[in-house]
Amino acid sequence: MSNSRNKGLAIKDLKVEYKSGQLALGQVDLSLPEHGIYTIIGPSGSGKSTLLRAIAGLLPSYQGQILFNEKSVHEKETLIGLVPQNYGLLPWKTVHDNIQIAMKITHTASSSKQERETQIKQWLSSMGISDLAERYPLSLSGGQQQRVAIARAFAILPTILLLDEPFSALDAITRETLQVLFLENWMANPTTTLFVTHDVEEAILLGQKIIVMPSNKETTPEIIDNHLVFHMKHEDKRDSVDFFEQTKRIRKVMQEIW
Ligand SMILES: Nc1ncnc2c1ncn2[C@@H]1O[C@H](COP(=O)(O)OP(=O)(O)OP(=O)(O)O)[C@@H](O)[C@H]1O
Repeated sequence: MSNSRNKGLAIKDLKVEYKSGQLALGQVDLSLPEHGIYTIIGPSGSGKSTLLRAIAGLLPSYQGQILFNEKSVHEKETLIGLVPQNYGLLPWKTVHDNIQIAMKITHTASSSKQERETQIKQWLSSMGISDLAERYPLSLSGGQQQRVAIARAFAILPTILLLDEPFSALDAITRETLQVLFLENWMANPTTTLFVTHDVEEAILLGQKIIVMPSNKETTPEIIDNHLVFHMKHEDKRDSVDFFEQTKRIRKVMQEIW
């Protein structure tokens, strides 16, 4: 019988080889509770995107098991929202229609048009992009496209949310603003979330645990608890002793396994 310990995402003995026969992702064993958010950092090529792709069902094959609440993650009832590195927006659809079509495909949209429009407005407003609704993705800056992609991912109310460096290529201030917006949205809709970043500070600011991927595919990832920092008020995190200590701890692990 299922109990709360088995709830959430369970990744067991996951290994991925692409056609070339080269190992893209070494052995990953990981469990993430329902309503948990973990961040992932790792050197380039360590398999972070491959891990997200395997969970999202975008790989033709892998070894091991990926389960959500003890069932294959690829069952219909598990809805996965992915924000890929290139945002994945449809260039021929407006911002509004990008969100609307995702809601339609995933059957998240309410039956009434008015309710659906209210939901779209709410998601656009929550990411601070209400004024961009009728624009096309290619007319937007990278940061604006990232906001749209995140609004769309939240709007489908996914069971699992996967984000692949969603705030890369943003200036430091915009990045900090988006981190706060993202966390507020996540707190209001705490879906099971994996968030890949190259930024150690971002990993500490956003994750309940931090997964540090090794460069050697034969070594298993290091998983670092981050509850102390996670539960602080966001504005207090950066200046806290715990944040400083955590940064030191993670840098040490990086030196050992990168
Ligand atoms: N489609 C593919 N075919 C063959 N090999 C691939 C493919 N995609 C990725 N790889 C290889 O798999 C390994 C892991 O790649 P992946 O993109 O998952 O790394 P990453 O940690 O996300 O890197 P980055 O931080 O640079 O985005 C790399 O060695 C990469 O060259």
